[in-house]
Amino acid sequence: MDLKNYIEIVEDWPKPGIKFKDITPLMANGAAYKDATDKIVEFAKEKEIDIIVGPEARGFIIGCPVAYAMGIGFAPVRKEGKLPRETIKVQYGLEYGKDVLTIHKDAIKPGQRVLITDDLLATGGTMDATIQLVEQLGGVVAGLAFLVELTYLEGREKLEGYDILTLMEY
Ligand SMILES: O=P(O)(O)OC[C@H]1O[C@H](OP(=O)(O)OP(=O)(O)O)[C@H](O)[C@@H]1O
Ligand SMILES: Nc1ncnc2[nH]cnc12
Repeated sequence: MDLKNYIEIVEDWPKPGIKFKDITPLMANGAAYKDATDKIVEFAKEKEIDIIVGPEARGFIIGCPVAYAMGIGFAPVRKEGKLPRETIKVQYGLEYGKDVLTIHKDAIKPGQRVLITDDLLATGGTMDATIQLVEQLGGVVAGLAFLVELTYLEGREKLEGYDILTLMEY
């Protein structure tokens, strides 16, 4: 299945010069969403993952069906001020701005093998920050999975040493 048929490219959104890769047509198509999820599940099984972590908001869309299919848990990473209990936090840069990400302090048990999921790898800032949060809690980042990689932004270079699955490249 060619998943690129289900990605819409929106020029100059949310800012001039950005070619936004809209994954909502993929999510809206049951067969495409299942195909993408199944491919990530296969990768996660090879890595003997204990728990999935995904950053708000689109990381949830990718990670939660994988966690459900594997019968394992999902821990959300959220923007500052959204998680109700004790958190740790890290600041990061984006293709179009900067922000702070947080995770509950008890979300990951030391030694747990973690797969981090997101829809898209751009500069790698979000994933780098999410990795820092997981590792600060003692988690082992066993893999990173994305639907889309923007190779021209070289985010992969920021994530050297980690095992990365991407289903589509632009
Ligand atoms: O590799 P990077 O340069 O960090 O960019 C990729 C991130 O940017 C987008 O999220 P965004 O922060 O726009 O949040 P959203 O998922 O809540 O829309 C996307 O879903 C990734 O998480
Ligand atoms: N070009 C892009 N398309 C969709 N999501 C993004 N997140 C960061 N850059 C993006």
